[in-house]
Formats: sequence, C-alpha cells, structure tokens
Amino acid sequence: MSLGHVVIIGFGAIAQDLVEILRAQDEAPGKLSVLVRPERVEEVSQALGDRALVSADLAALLAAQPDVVVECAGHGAVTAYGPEVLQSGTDLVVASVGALADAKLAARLAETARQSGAQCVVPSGAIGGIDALGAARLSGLTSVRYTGTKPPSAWSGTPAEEACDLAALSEPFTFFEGTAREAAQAYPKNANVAATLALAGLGMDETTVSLVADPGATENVHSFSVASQAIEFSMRLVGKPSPLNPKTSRSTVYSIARAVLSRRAAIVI
Ligand SMILES: NC(=O)C1=CN([C@@H]2O[C@H](COP(=O)(O)OP(=O)(O)OC[C@H]3O[C@@H](n4cnc5c(N)ncnc54)[C@H](O)[C@@H]3O)[C@@H](O)[C@H]2O)C=CC1
Ligand SMILES: O=C([O-])CC(=O)C(=O)O
Repeated sequence: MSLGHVVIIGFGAIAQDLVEILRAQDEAPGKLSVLVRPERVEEVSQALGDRALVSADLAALLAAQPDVVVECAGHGAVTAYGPEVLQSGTDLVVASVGALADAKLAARLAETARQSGAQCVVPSGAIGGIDALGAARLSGLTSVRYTGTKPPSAWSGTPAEEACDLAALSEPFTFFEGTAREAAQAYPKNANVAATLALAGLGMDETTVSLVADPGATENVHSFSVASQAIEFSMRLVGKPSPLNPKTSRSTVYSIARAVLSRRAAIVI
C-alpha cells in the first residue's frame, strides 16, 4: 500500500529533509506538493524541479484531495492553515505542536477534526517515549518534568537573551522554569517537545519545564522523567542539530516521516 498525495507546508530545514526522505522510500508517495508563501514559489520550484509541485494556494491543493498534509512551518502556519486542512477532511500532521498551547486554537482544531472526521496527528518529533508516557497516563500520572538543553546559539532570537548574555556564558544557565504552556508559547521554535509531552501526559499546565543554555553543548539534549502509578522512567535524547537550522534537532524529521509512512503500513508499530 503506497501513499498517494502528500502535501508539505513550508520549505525550511524539516521540510527539505522530509521531501528527500519520503522520496527515498520504496513506498514513496505517488505525488508530493509543497505549500510556500507566494514570494517563494519560483525559488522553491526551481530548487525542487519535478520532484514536487510547488504552490501558494492551499485551497487548490486541498481540492485535489491529498491523503495527508504535513505542517513543517511554525506555529503561525498551524493557526493559518490547520483548521482549513481539517475542515476539508484531510488529516494533518503537525510539527509545530506548541501551537496547541493556545487553548482556543487547540479546541478549534479538535472541534473541526471531530466534525469532518479528519485527524490532527502529533508525531513525537525531537523526542521519544511518547508511547510509554501515553500508556502511563492511563494508570495515573503524578509528575512529568522536562529539561531542554541546547548550545547558547540555538537560543538566539528568543527571550533567553533577556535573561542572560548568551555569548558570554561560561557554564550551563537555566533561563526558564515554568509550565509546558508557557515554554511552548515563549519559545515557539525550541519547546515544541514540551507541548508534545504535555499533550501525551499531564497537560500543558502540570508538565514542568526547564530550558538551559550550555556553552559546553554541541547537541540538543532532551531529558524527561515520568512518575505514575504503574511506571517510572526517564529518557535522555541527544539530537544532532539540523545543518539548516540549529534550533531544530535532525531527529525531528525522521519522526515526522515515520508518522507519514505509518499511515499506509500493513503492520503499524
Ligand atoms: N515537534 C518537534 O519536536 C519540533 C518541532 N519544530 C517545529 O517545526 C517548525 C519548522 O522547523 P524548521 O523546518 O527547522 O524551521 P525553518 O525555519 O527551517 O523552516 C520553516 C519554513 O516555513 C516557512 N513558513 C513559515 N510560515 C509559513 C507559512 N505561513 N506558509 C508557508 N511557509 C511558511 C518559512 O519561510 C521557513 O522556510 C519549527 O518552527 C517548530 O515550530 C521544530 C523542531 C522540533
Ligand atoms: O528539535 C529540537 O531539538 C526541539 C525543538 O526545537 C522543539 O521542541 O521545538
């Protein structure tokens, strides 16, 4: 069973890798389309050649009834396009899951999906262990704590710059402690995983988050611990930064690709 038509929103670090990963599969999608802003259509069309159709017109892409739309463009894109995709009855895989920290948007996406029968799918992204966390939730969770540590440069252009001089750090500095909702909204390009843990586990306001800039780090380290009535576990995932965007771990795209490919797998794990 191969995939039919996959639409990817965005053409940044994750999306560029995703096109290549999907095309390399034996069960590659029959058709790939990429949605970009109007001013990028020409440039991205040239970059992709005949490997994908490039468009700035979501309605036209949805009219062709794709199998799935994969958002890889940021929180704003989930807000701008998510409801329309789900309303069309098309499943939506969301990379920028932190957008769901906006309770109104999350409710709108859920309601739209319920009405159309489509699903909004959250892949595990840069982390893992979501299966164990989701199962532990059914037994009664007592705490979920996440710490995200990245090199100082990965926090540039974020509120971390107001808490410290990133370039001058000589030791790890915890510049944020709070809830998953606060982290996801204040750090939309760096704390999506906090929102993923929250959605699978204790929720946006009970999941606790620490964010750390470490001048000794060269990789993006995601650590979390879970306590529940049935199981306790901890995970530490060390993600290599994406060459195109060091805020993003390269592992993210593989999780998204897996979520897309699993849709047509005969045996789903
Ligand atoms: N779930 C997870 O574990 C992770 C999620 N992310 C999320 O994925 C997003 C994308 O990551 P990257 O590819 O590394 O970012 P990127 O910055 O390299 O690429 C994003 C691309 O989307 C485009 N874009 C933005 N808004 C758009 C719109 N409205 N319409 C069309 N294109 C638009 C931008 O021009 C840019 O080319 C991040 O912003 C973050 O929210 C990132 C890392 C991990
Ligand atoms: O890719 C990562 O390391 C995690 C990330 O940026 C996010 O959760 O937004």
